[in-house]
Amino acid sequence: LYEVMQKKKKKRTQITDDPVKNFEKWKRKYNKTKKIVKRVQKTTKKRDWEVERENIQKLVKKYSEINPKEAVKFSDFPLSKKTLKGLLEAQYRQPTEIQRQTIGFTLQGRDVLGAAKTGSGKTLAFLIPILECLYREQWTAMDGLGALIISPTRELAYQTYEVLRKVGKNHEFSAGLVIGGKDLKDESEKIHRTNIVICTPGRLLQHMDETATFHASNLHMLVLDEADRILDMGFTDTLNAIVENLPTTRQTLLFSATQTRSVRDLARLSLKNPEYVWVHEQAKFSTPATLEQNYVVCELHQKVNMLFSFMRSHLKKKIIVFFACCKEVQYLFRVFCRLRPGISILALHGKQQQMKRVEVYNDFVHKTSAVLFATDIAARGLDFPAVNWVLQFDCPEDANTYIHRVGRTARYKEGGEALLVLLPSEENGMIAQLQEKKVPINKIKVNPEKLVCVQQKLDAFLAQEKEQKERAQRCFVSYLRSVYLMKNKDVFDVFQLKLPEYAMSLGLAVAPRVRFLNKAQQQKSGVAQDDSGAAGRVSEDELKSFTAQLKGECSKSQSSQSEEEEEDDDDEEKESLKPAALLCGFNEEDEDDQKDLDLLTVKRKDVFNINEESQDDEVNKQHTSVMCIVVSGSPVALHIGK
Ligand SMILES: Nc1ncnc2c1ncn2[C@@H]1O[C@H](COP(=O)(O)OP(=O)(O)OP(=O)(O)O)[C@@H](O)[C@H]1O
Repeated sequence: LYEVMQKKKKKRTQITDDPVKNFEKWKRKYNKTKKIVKRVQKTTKKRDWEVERENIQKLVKKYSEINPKEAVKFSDFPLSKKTLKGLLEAQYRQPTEIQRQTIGFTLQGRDVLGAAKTGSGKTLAFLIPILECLYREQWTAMDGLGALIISPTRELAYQTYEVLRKVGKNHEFSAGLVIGGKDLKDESEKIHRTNIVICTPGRLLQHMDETATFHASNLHMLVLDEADRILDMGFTDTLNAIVENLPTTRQTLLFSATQTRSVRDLARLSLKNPEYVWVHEQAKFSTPATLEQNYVVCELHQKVNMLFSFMRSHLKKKIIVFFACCKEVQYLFRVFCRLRPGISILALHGKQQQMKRVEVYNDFVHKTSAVLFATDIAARGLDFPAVNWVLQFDCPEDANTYIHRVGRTARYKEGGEALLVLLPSEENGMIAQLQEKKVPINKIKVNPEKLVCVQQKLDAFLAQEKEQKERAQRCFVSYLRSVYLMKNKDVFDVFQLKLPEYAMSLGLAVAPRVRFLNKAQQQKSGVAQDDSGAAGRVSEDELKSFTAQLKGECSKSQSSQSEEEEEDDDDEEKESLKPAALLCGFNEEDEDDQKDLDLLTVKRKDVFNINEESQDDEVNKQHTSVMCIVVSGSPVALHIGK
C-alpha cells in the first residue's frame, strides 16, 4: 500500500511539474465552468424591455418627490436617459422657468394651463412630458396615436416638429405633421400608425370625420399650443368637436404667452382639475425684460418714408416689419427692393406660393442682417434666431397681437428692440390697451430732417409699370379695408384717414375709388343704401373671417370676397416659381389665402413619403421605418418607431 501511494504521489508531482499538461487540465476545467455560468446566466438574464420596465418603475417612484425649486438641471428631474441625452445633445442643460414649474405636474399626470412670456421655452415644456409619457407606456408603432399637438399655424407645427426631432431622436417613436392639403387619402393610410401627430385643427377634424381608420381611442396626451390664437381664428367649434372625439382619460396641456377668457373657458371644459402655471403673473411687465420698446406717432402718408429711413439707418441688423395685410407686403416689398436700401429684403405673407414661403423662411433663419416684411402669419411662435428689431408698420389689432409680434425678438435671454408706428388717431386707444396689459413702452420722436422722401421715386416706378400701379391700388384698398374691419373702433377709425395723401405716399396720383368705404360713409351720414339697412354693417363672424382673409389666414371658401380689387391674386410668386417646385408637382391653384395661414406647407402628397411596399414591410417586420416629408423640395427623414 505504501508503495502504491508513493507511486501516485510521484505521478501527481510529475503532472504538476509538467506545465503543458497542467495548462490543458486547467483549460478543461475552465471551459466546463464557463459553460455552467453561461447556462445559469441564460436562464436568469432579463430581456431589454424588462430592464427598461424596471428603470421606468424607478423613475415613476421618484415622481412624488419632485421639487421644482431644487431642480437646476434637467437631470434633477426623473427623466429617461433617452430624453436627457436628447436634451444634452441639443444643448439644453438647464430648464427655463416654465419648464421647471410644469415638468413635475405633467410627469405626475396633471392637466396644465401654462402661460409664460414669449421666447421662454414653452415648446420643451410640453415636448418633454410627451416623450416621457410614451416612454413610460413603452409605446411602439403598433400602439398608434399616443400624443396630439394642435398648433394654430402650419409653420408653428413644423417648427415644433423640428424641435421634437431634435430632442426626441433617441426615442423610437414615430412623429408626423398633419397640416392640411388635398391628399387626405395618402395621409389617412399612415396617420393611425403615427405615435405623435402635430397638426392644425381643421385638418385634424377632417381626418376625424373622413378617415375611417383614424381613431384616437388610445390617446394619452393632448397639447394645445397658442390656445388663444386657435380660438381667435374661429376654431372654437372645431376644437370642441376634436376634444369630444378624444378619450376623457387623456392628459391635456394648454400653453400660450397670452391667455384670454375663451382659453379659460376652454380650460374649464377640457381640463380636469388643472394646475394653472402662470410664470410671470407677478412680473411687472408682460414682455421680456431684455426687450426695449418704443413707439412713434407718424402721419399715414409719412409711414413709407419712415420705414425707408429706418432701414437705411439699420443696415447691419436683422429686422421683422409687420404689416396689416398681404397686399401691402406685396406692393411695398417690390418697391422697396427697387429703392435699393442697402440691406436685403424678404417678404412673407399668406398669398405666397408654397415653396417660396419655405425658401423665405429658411433664408431669414440663416441671415445675420436682413429685413423681413411680414403679415401676422409670422407673429406667433416663430423662433428666428437673433432678430434685433421688430418694427410694427401698422398698428396690431390688439395688445395680445402686439405682445406676440414683439416676441419675435428678445428671445431666451437675448436682447431686442421694438418700434411701434401709430397714427395720431390710434395713439390714445392703443397705448391705453398696452398699459393695461403691462407693456412698458416709451414715446419717441422722429427727426423730420432725417426722413428720406421716396415719393418721387415711387411715382416714377408706377409711371413705368402698369402692374406696379395696380399693386399700389390694391395695397391702398386692402389697407383701408383692414382698418375698417378692425373691431376696436376706439383705435381704428378709417374715416379719419387722409386718403389723397395716403395714395400719394404710395406713388399714386389719384386715390382709388373704395366702394365699401363710400357705402359706409353714406351709412354713417344717414343715407340708407339698403332697404334692410344692413349695408356697411359687419357681423362679428364676418369681421373675423374678413380679418383672417386679409392676413391670409382663412380659406376663400370660408371668406366672402366682396370687392373685386381683392380678387386677383398676385403673380409675384408665379414669376419666382422655380422649376424645382414645378417638378415637385405643386399645383399653384392649391394656394389660396387660408392654407396660407401657414408659412411652411409641406407638399401634401409627400407628407408621408413611404412607398406601399416598404410600408408593408415596416408593419410586418416591425423594422425601424422612415417617414419622409418634402419641404422645399428636399426630403427630410424622420426617425420612426419599431
Ligand atoms: N432650457 C433651455 N435652455 C436653453 N435654451 C432654451 C431652453 N428652452 C428653450 N430654449 C430656447 O429658447 C427659445 C424660445 O423657446 P420657445 O420657442 O419654446 O419659446 P416660447 O415660449 O414657445 O415662445 P413663443 O411664446 O414666442 O412661442 C428657443 O430658441 C429655444 O431653443
